[in-house]
Amino acid sequence: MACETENADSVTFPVVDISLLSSEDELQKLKSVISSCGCFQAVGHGISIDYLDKVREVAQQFFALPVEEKQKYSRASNEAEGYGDDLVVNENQVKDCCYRLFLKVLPEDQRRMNLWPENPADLSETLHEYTLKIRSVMNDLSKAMARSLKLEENSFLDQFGDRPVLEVRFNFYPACSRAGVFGAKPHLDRSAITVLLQDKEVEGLQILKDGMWHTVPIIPHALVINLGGLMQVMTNGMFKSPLHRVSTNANKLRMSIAVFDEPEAEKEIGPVDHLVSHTRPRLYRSVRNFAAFNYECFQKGKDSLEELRI
Ligand SMILES: O=C(O)CCC(=O)C(=O)O
Ligand SMILES: [Fe+2]
Repeated sequence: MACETENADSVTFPVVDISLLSSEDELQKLKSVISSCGCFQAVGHGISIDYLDKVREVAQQFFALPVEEKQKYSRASNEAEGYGDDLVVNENQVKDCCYRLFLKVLPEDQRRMNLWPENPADLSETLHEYTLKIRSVMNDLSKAMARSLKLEENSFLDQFGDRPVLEVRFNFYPACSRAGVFGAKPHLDRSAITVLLQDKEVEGLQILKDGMWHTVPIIPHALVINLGGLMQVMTNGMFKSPLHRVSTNANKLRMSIAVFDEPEAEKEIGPVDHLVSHTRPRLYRSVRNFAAFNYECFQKGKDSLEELRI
């Protein structure tokens, strides 16, 4: 982060039509975008805007419930799953201005249904259905990303095992005018691919590219695709996992819904063999449970990918 500037700037942000990834032109565009910045807006994903609005609506309805109702789903103090505000891990920490509901959705038999809100009544079903749609978008993207590097298309998916994990984080950022506070501090995602549904009206997400923070503009029908640290590891650094953060807004609340993929527990993830050569030596050691490792590094102010560097 040494070279970052404090000015977030809204430049043209890449948009990829993922319905066109069977064409070599769009595939090369995808490759170029994720090799340089690791983040883009996906259109052509096949999920209607009405459906995306429905997902936004159930999330909004949950966050609008009285505090006591939401607290029925509170996470335990040392756990990530459930509802709560920023987890406090050290006494000097400035808490993010954010409430989150974090749930594991897949594999289905690992769901902790006592943490799944019963109100609004259609939240669980919507979440189940939405994440299946997102899983399919992620799988198609993962295959296209592999093809763009001339790899067998299941090269990344195979590493994740037969029972990969899918998690969702509903983020709710109240209006906040405290100086020096973020909605979410700069971080790298734990996933290979994160699919983010942004608020339709309020911007906030910023991506670090070439030492500058760039605001991701709002396109209501698009899904923001953000590569997590695992994709940078698997591609031996060919694709980038961007550092990103969420700014606060003094007047307006904001909401977002992030879906993360993770490998089956205990799977070791490393660079794909075909991407390691004499001219491109192996950059990263293999890692188990990257999510926990990434979080531990984040707490200590370290860059998890630098820590994995050989
Ligand atoms: O709210 C956003 O736009 C981003 C959220 C995020 O980065 C995350 O949940 O990991
Ligand atoms: Fe993130």
